[in-house]
Amino acid sequence: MTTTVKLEQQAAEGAVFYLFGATGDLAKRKLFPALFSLYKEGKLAENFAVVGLARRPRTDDQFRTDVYESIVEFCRYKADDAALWNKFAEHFTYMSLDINNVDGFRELNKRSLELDQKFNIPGNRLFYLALAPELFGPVSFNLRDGGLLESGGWKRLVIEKPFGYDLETARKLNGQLSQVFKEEEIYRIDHYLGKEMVQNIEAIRFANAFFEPLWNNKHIANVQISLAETVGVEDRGGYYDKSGALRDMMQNHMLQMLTIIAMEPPSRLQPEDIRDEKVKVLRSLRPFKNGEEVRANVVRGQYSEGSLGTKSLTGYRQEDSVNPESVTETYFGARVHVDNFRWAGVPFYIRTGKRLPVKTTEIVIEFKNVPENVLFRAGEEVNPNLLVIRVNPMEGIYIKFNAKRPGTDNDLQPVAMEFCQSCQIGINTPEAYERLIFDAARGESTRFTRWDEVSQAWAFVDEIAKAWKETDSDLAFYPAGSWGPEVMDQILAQDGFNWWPVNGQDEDNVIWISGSRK
Ligand SMILES: NC(=O)C1=CN([C@@H]2O[C@H](COP(=O)(O)OP(=O)(O)OC[C@H]3O[C@@H](n4cnc5c(N)ncnc54)[C@H](OP(=O)(O)O)[C@@H]3O)[C@@H](O)[C@H]2O)C=CC1
Ligand SMILES: O=C1O[C@H](COP(=O)(O)O)[C@@H](O)[C@H](O)[C@H]1O
Repeated sequence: MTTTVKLEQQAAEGAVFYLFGATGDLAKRKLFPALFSLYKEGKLAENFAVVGLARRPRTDDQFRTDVYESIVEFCRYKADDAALWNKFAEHFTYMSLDINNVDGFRELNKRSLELDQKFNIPGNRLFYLALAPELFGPVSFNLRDGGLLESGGWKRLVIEKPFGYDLETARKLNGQLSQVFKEEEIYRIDHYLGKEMVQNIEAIRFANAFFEPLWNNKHIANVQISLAETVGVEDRGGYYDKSGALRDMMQNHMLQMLTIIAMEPPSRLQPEDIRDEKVKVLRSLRPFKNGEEVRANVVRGQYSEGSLGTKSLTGYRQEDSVNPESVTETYFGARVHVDNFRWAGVPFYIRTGKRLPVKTTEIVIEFKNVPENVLFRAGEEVNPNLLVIRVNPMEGIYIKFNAKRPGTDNDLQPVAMEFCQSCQIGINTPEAYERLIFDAARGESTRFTRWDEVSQAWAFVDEIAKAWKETDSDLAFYPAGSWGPEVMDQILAQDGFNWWPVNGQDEDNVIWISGSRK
């Protein structure tokens, strides 16, 4: 008998969605398309309204045109969606507002009451801040002072990263937000938590007798998490040069993936139970005690001129809005340990970088080998078993194991057995932002980061940043289009390991079995 567990997928309750930063890049590329997809799938109740907010003037019609263009460019829009689009567009309105002017918020409150009437909305408010973080505090205060929190329904604040620059600034920001919103009303986005395969990690771990009993230091040799990007800093040089890979990727996406891999099974699949387990992992991370420990375990790199295929690529210091003498890292690699009973002695190798050869996010679990290879190729090493979770952009899972090569010799053949989700379900997989907006609108907070997770992650990362301030002699340059500083490979080699190939590249002799039955 097979069992399918169906997760609750009810439509979100009616609400006014306030999109602060409605003329910005994130709204255009991610938020409008996500809202349209949700509408198309019937996940938005009919009684909703979206108010676009930013300083520049726009009429409602101009705003709807912006939304339409974004959906056509970034969404699965088809010609026969036209009727749906017309209905959807009726819910959109725009108001020019400066965050620093409370009168604008009073006017917004008046309009909101009209929208409640028009769309029969029970006073529910979802404030999405696609804004620079320094505006998060002022918006919250003006929402309160402008009367927007008095409508009687629920209130939720969705905020984008970065949540602070370090622990101190994050605390300050959190202090501001918590003067206005309760912790359970704050939804901190980490878009990696909205990715299908990151959500799948729990299913893989907790729903499979193959893996669950082996998920510990008796059977796992090491864990490798790679988040490689081919892009450089594009037009975000100003932001990135102050942030770097440590704050842009490690503090949030990388540590979040690590916690889900390493956490104990939660007692229930409830938001607080899951987040309790995740924060325990962050608390168990072995802190780097001093600069020497950081330099022995952490690698920072910056891309210099290079090439990818036939394309020549400029160095980071030559990018727009980047200091020509910048020491900001565009590559971060580390060996970290989770000091608890389950993971004692298992290194977690993490790497992320811009201008690497491929765009891919993958998690490799390398299992320990059988104790003695006495039967096959006696005396020789056999390939370890691997479980590979492909997060992005290809989604899927594969396991690598050894089988007997057909013939009279007792020889081994590595086999990779794959479930390629992208090949089978492909384009129908919902986008991360779609899931996260849907979750926020229905009050499901599991895939958002809680304050104790964020602060614990900052505490870990701050130690690294502090050591980096002492000296930048360890900054290694790598040619754009390469795999980053070689010194990271040496860290794995010290432990007798190597990075496993990512992005489906593998040794020639592996037999691939890819699930393609529909
Ligand atoms: N873009 C992306 O892919 C990602 C972005 N983020 C985060 O999302 C947030 C937004 O990013 P992004 O869209 O790229 O930023 P943009 O710079 O493209 O947009 C910023 C928006 O803020 C508005 N704005 C700025 N100042 C004010 C003000 N005083 N009053 C009212 N509105 C204001 C701007 O509109 P106007 O000028 O008309 O006022 C614009 O709509 C940032 O925190 C970023 O770090 C996170 C992950 C990915
Ligand atoms: O948050 C961020 O993530 C993107 C990478 O996200 P992905 O979903 O494309 O893997 C990264 O490019 C950006 O610098 C960072 O701010």
